[in-house]
Amino acid sequence: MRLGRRGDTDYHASMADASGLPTTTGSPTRRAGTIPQTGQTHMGSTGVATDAGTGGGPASDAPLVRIAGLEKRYGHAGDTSAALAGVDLDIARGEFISLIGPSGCGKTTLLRILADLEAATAGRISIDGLSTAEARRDRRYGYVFQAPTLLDWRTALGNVMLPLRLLGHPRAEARRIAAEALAQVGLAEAAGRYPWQLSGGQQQRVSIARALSLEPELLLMDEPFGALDEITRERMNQDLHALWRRTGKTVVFVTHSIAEAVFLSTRVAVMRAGPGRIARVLDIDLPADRDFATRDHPRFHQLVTQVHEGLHAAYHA
Ligand SMILES: Nc1ncnc2c1ncn2[C@@H]1O[C@H](COP(=O)(O)OP(=O)(O)OP(=O)(O)O)[C@@H](O)[C@H]1O
Repeated sequence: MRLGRRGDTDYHASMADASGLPTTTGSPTRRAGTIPQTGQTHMGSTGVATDAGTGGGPASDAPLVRIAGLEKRYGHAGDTSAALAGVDLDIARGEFISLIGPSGCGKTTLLRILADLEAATAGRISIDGLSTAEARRDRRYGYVFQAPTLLDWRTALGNVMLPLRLLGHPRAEARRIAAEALAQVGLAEAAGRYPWQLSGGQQQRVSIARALSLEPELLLMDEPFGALDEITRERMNQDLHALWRRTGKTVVFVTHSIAEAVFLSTRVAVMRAGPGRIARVLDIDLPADRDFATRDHPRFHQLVTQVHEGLHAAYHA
């Protein structure tokens, strides 16, 4: 989705959607523990590392996300088709889980249901004990789309500030929070640039900053690096991994890239189509610290092969 110039109401609603915000403004409460201040100039540079898979200290042992018996049918009475059926998945706090699978197996649908952008037909989902609607109202997640969804007539800073302003943060405070979030993704110096003055990777960093600025516990990312060249994508992977380690967010990440899924994740869920379901979940037992050398690790290649085999089986199931 790319936002064009539209009426205020329209694009504010869309911006709210794009940021995982409720479409009505709420009180400008900001959860404690603001975006970590590390003073780094790069999204993946320094910062306080946390143990892989546990992030910044779980508030409880219960899974953050619980999905049980999820079913989604599109269409109207008498003419429906199943996009998802029998999806069961628990996601621990601080986990980085990737969803991979054939085109049309329901990865985006699953993400959109988690974000309350789509209603499930049957099944149960909870996010930290809340329904998806409650989690959305309480801004428990940030959503990063495949396309950056930035407003062309707002600077990077202005784009990140917008959802904060919609939530009622005073201008100066929204500016400070947005500047912090941009620094987190290594874009402090590009705050005054417009989207058309930024590369695709930089635009996606702004989208990530916008999602982070609301301090969600959960980040939902739908193939955010799919449009980037291979080298930029690897760099973004490296930086996202460092960001995840530093912040301890729980991330659900949709991708078509096996290498990306293995590099980033603590677990990879392989899905199959017809209707969409989870075929296999693999633990990614790579060392917690991952960098460019990780891709040369023998275990990395073994895991890539395992996911590849799982995908092959999913395609031919
Ligand atoms: N709004 C909709 N109305 C009707 N059918 C839909 C709608 N959105 C998705 N579908 C169908 O649901 C199924 C799952 O789609 P979805 O986009 O979730 O798959 P995906 O795994 O994300 O695909 P891709 O990898 O190509 O992005 C597909 O068969 C798709 O055609």
